[in-house]
Amino acid sequence: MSPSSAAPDTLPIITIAPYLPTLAANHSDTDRAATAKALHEACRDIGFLYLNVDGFVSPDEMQNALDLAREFFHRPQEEKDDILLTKADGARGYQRLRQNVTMGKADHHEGLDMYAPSPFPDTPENAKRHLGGANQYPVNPPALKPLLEDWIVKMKTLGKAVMHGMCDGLGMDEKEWQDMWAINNDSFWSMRLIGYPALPDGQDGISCGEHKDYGCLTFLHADDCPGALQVLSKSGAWLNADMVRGCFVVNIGAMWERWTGGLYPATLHRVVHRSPTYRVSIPFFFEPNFDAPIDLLPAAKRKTAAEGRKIEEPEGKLKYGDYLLSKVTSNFKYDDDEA
Ligand SMILES: N=C(N)NCCCC[C@H](N)C(=O)O
Ligand SMILES: O=C(O)CCC(=O)C(=O)O
Ligand SMILES: [Fe+2]
Repeated sequence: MSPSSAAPDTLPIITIAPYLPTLAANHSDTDRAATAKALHEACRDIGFLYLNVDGFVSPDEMQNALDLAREFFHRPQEEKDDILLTKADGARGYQRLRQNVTMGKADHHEGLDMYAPSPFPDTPENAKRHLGGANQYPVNPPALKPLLEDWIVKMKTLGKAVMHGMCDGLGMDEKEWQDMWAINNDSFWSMRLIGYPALPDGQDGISCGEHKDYGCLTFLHADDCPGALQVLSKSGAWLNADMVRGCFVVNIGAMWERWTGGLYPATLHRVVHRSPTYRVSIPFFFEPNFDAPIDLLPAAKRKTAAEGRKIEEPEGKLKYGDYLLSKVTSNFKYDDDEA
């Protein structure tokens, strides 16, 4: 089977099986090389792709995740407010409709954010500091928390597989891959459940404003609502990234853009959900370690030169956690939380 084929809306479909520990035995080195090459081309040319996860995440699991997340959003407002992000560290927890802000504008969605365990020492002061607290999981529906816990384990495995495929695709040797993995092996992952009511009639609003994701890789699973998720192509046109059965939508975050000096762009995307259904999405963000330094990769320099492209030297020094904190502290409107 060819590892990459055209999807109706032009994002490639790539199978990750050759890089997954439980499925790799059925695949040859040629399959692995083909996946690595397809990842390289997709990351370079659009920064978005469909990842086929057949045999790793079952269709039932995928449907169940959306159904349980939807049940949570349909619980009474007071119950959701019990886990507002202001009740923890201002970052972990539930956000009301329009509490998220992108480019100065309220987003027409509600959400629940979770992160890897606190990167700071466990003191009472740190528990109130952004990202220093503990996750707040919904009590209802009871099956949601265990499902999310399983999901996190699986997405971390998927993250390692795609990172390895990308590093091969970039032409890293084994030592370079080991060094790269050493700054990603304790991923400061995050996960959101997002609920999108339809945009109010006639409103020229936006469900989630255009943005780049922050870290390495996003694994997005969502209800199939044609036209809702849109991706900015290099030609300047917004492409629809509609869901494909058995696949995650995967995109590159800002850290990959910096690691590769722009060879792998973190592509702008947005959500405009106009149809009357309530749309649910579950992005999982596979990120570098909290204190990972993000510097230009020699492999990216070689590859960029080999392909006759121009490199953008990243400015200054950057650690992933500092970048994330700068985003988290400006993402929410807190003033009406306790109204
Ligand atoms: N971790 C990620 N990517 N979350 C996406 C948040 C949507 C954009 C955000 N309000 C912003 O302005 O960045
Ligand atoms: O809901 C979606 O389809 C995308 C959400 C998104 O881009 C994000 O949370 O970063
Ligand atoms: Fe995003």
